Amino acid sequence: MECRQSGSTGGSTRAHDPADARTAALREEQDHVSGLYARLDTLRDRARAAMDEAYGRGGGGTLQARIEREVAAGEQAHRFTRLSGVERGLCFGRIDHRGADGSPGDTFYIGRVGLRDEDHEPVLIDWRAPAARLFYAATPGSPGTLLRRRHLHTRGRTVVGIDDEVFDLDGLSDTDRRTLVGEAALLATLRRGRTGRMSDVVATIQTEQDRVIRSGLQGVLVVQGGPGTGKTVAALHRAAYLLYTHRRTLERRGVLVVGPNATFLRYIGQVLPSLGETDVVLSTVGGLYPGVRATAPETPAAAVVKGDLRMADLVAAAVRDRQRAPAGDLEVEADDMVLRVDHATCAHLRDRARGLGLLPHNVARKLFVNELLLELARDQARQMDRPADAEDLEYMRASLWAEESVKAAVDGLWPDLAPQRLLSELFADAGAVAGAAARAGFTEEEWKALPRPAGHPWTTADVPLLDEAAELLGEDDGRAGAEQRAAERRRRAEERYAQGVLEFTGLFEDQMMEAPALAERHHAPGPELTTADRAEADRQWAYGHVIVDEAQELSAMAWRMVMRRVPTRSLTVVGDVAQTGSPAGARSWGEMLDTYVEGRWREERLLVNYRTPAEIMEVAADVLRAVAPEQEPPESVRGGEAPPTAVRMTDAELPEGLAPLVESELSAIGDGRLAVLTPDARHSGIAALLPAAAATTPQALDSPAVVLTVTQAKGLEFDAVIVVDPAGIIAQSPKGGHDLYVAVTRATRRLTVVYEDGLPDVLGRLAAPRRVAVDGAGRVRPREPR
Ligand SMILES: Nc1ncnc2c1ncn2[C@@H]1O[C@H](COP(=O)(O)OP(=O)(O)OP(=O)(O)O)[C@@H](O)[C@H]1O
Repeated sequence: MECRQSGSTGGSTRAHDPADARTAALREEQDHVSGLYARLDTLRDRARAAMDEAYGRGGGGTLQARIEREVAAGEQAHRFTRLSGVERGLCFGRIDHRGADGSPGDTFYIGRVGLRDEDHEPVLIDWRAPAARLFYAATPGSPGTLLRRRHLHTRGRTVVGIDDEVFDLDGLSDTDRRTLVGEAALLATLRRGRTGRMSDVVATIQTEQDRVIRSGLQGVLVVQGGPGTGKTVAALHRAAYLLYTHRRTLERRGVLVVGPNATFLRYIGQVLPSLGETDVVLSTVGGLYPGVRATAPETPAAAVVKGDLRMADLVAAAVRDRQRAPAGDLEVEADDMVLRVDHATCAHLRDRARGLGLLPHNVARKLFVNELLLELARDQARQMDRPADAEDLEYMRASLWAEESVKAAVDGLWPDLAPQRLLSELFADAGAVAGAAARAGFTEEEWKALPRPAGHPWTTADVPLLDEAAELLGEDDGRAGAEQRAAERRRRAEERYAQGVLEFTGLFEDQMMEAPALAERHHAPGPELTTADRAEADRQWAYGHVIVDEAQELSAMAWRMVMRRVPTRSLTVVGDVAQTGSPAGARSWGEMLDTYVEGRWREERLLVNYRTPAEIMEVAADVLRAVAPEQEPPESVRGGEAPPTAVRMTDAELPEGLAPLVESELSAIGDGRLAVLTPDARHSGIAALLPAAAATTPQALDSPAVVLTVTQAKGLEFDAVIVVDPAGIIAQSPKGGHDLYVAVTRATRRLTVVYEDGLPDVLGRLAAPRRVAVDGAGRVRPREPR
């Protein structure tokens, strides 16, 4: 059996009054927690002293001495940083095991980091370690060897509360049994006001989430779940878990987290650092091509076409179109002569260069250029009427290449192309688009969405196309790129050397330091580059693991780009196909993933909604039934909030009416955050009515109220949400109904819908709002707690 209790129990106390027992238990836990903090202070002081000592020894000595010193200092610095990051909520749990004969067995305390005492005995278990597993995985039906799981609530270094789940009453002492009262740590956490930044949930991870977090590194794991089921938070804890468990692999190759937009990245940005992990690259799809910032909006029609896998053929066709033979013979003026190469020879040279083992365009160009110059040199020799041996021809070829007219003629036939140039010139030329699109199998109706004026800024949908072009063209990012690659090669060589030193000195076996870190520290001529820095700057970086959040939004072309970043196919794909807003996004996971890992991806489903109260989820479920009847809405864990409401306001009334509505909602939520969600086309108009909430940067999440489009609000949550013009949201795209589903599931406490002409049918329930029955703790109905 399982029973919950709040307050405290104390195994050793003799108290009979529950209040006394609670006080005694709190005191007991406080003593333990104070001991842990004292240990933390000691270890931190030691790390700091050791670091100072290592750096204080000066820069002299042999290379080996310097390396050893760097190893020691680096290790201590890392340790010091890690120990400093776990001050808040150092210890948050305790598990009591049953002993072999049924009597109380071992007790372990669970925390953000593992600590050992002076005798090397563990006094605090890292939440990611196998010994902590039951803290998250035990359920009443399957408690393993646990008698009890206890959550410790701390403020600063003080224990302010205890929350127990007891799995085996018989195994507990009399005192333990008498003091059972219940309050779930989870519900307390969920009731807190939002801050505009996601927090870690390490103390209250649920069993179904724990399965996601601790799933193996290999292969593709899909985490499908409705809004608020903790997909994002579980995926981020998974990143921390994988880095802990597979540190050797992942620290070198890095972990990439892909999110839907910059606001979202800021929203989740503090979770990993709070778990002690900083070496993770966070990026949007639009940010995955180094040097390009995709900012411009895309029309739905163009987004659909650009996201289609046939675009790979279109880009390939566009590259081939830039490998030309002249219409007639090639004629070039150089050295006061008109040099000539006939059409058939030019076409032959082009076909040969194309056919050479599918070399990228810019690499094959070198061959084409050399051969064409040779033909020009031969013609020059012929016209000068002088026999030329190989050496002469070589000389003539080099001097021809110095002629601007020759360069221009060659560029006209086979230009040196950067991806940006290829695509911007392509899209600015409707004829070129038509030709390439026809060969890729697009209809006119489809490709008509692509042409646009020269100089148009990049969109997110362009980025996978740039990546595709970069693959086909070969690296051509000029001197900076070449230098970067040379630096990377140097770094690898240094790493190999450092590995040798570590093995030689025995430090490698002690696992005191990894070769890459040593190589970096030893070299370090300027600011040190972390794995994350290097990975972010390198388009061809192969990550050790990639997590894609809101993955339903990625187009097939975006998947093609992401898959290039992770050749080992070690991925966590997190999303909800019922929330797909992008017209180029996924309708099913197989549709996107089978191309790369057919039948080899595994799926975990999250079914409990931790965000949206039941009153609001009822409304959302109506919307879901209309847009994706095959999908089940997640079950809300919480209720008892104000029923959602609908307010009629004409466009003429909005300027007068919206600001007071925002004010009254803000006062209803106290310190929390509010969002006004609008159709794309009405965003700037509504933002103009609410200047204090109109900021468009990701920092806007810091202010009490913010106006966002539904796309911008993807993945975010707010205490109160005002959805303006639901009919406009539905009508804005073929996926408008899905957008409305996203919009109404962003609120943690209060939802108001502002409409002009009649509520859309799917929101009919708002006409007769009702309360949902909840128990005393705010739970919707009794359910298995884990
Ligand atoms: N185990 C947990 N303990 C405490 N809070 C939790 C837990 N799981 C989820 N939450 C909270 O529930 C909220 C929703 O989580 P999250 O944003 O990860 O959901 P999601 O499934 O990604 O939602 P969406 O699909 O709408 O983006 C967050 O505030 C998160 O902190």
